[in-house]
Amino acid sequence: MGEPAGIGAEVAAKAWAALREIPGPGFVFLGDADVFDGVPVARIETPEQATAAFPTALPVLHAPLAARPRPGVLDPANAAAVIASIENAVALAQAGRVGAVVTCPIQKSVLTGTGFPHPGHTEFLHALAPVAPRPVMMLASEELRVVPVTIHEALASAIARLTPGLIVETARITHDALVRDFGIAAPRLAIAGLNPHAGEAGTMGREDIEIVAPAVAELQRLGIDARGPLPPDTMFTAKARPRMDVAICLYHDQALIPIKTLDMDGGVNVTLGLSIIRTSPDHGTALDIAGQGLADPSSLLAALRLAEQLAARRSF
Ligand SMILES: NC(=O)c1ccc[n+]([C@@H]2O[C@H](COP(=O)([O-])OP(=O)(O)OC[C@H]3O[C@@H](n4cnc5c(N)ncnc54)[C@H](O)[C@@H]3O)[C@@H](O)[C@H]2O)c1
Ligand SMILES: N[C@H](C(=O)O)[C@H](O)COP(=O)(O)O
Repeated sequence: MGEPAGIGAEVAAKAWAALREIPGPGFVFLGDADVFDGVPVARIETPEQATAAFPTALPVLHAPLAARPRPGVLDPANAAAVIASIENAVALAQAGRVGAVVTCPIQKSVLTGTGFPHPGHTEFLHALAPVAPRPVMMLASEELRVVPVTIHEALASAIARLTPGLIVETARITHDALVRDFGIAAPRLAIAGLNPHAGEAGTMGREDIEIVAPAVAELQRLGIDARGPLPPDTMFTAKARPRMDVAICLYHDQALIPIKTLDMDGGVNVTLGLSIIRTSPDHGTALDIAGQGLADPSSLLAALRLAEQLAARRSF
């Protein structure tokens, strides 16, 4: 469902309209069926009923909101329902009743304001369905995959928390997921530096020498094809991108700026390190355009298609 005041329901309805008559991923919407205006909705009782309903109506497992949503206007009264829809989706995936969870964007600050302890889906999903010791957020598109080692935290604390062990652990979880879920036999990891010019031999900061380089050496010792620390300003160029399967970046925006700039419509957020498959569009709640019919469903469609591919691979 995602944030009820955002564009989640709109992109879900548009994705359903795009997918209903073609072979591809079907889905069931977990949330309030009454948020859909002018869209045929099938209130189903079980997720198993979604496939039959899908060609003619958007299947919904109805769970009413506490307050009728107003586009662009956040209402903490609906926070519990947003959280419950994520929990319910995960439970269905854990029970094998759906193949994957695809989340619509949440407004993190509203949930946090009600005492929700997780900074985003990534961390919450890991609390619900962990496999690896920590969750890893990957954004993937045709041209680029990126992983931030630190995720939803202030830049100063992200830098203070960087250690070789954190980089190695993140890179190993990423490597294993690329092998298992993406079918890449020997993934090539490009590890970003932190400072300008990756520290310019220590003259612009010592973290690249003291933290990043030892992590790269350890990954190489483990037999992983890792290179770095790479100067962050040039590692994403058109010539550099084909030389990597994933860029391991050190903080949120170092990873997400290049991919969202290159391919906002095709980018998909995938959580690694879970027992279930979870994807998401790469955009947020877009409160500024909610309710205006302007929301583009391309990234949600890409997230649905990637979820279908990952689920098919796991079911072999
Ligand atoms: N997966 C998630 O839950 C997720 C992902 C990203 C951001 N967020 C949250 O969303 C909220 C808003 O974040 P933001 O403003 O930084 O980013 P945003 O992606 O919501 O919006 C950035 C700009 O892109 C536009 N935009 C976004 N998606 C669009 C679409 N599908 N079609 C057309 N235009 C679109 C918006 O109108 C806005 O101008 C924050 O609370 C953030 O934490 C959640
Ligand atoms: N960091 C993500 C982004 O900017 O696209 C986004 O906030 C989603 O994070 P979760 O999937 O953890 O909610």
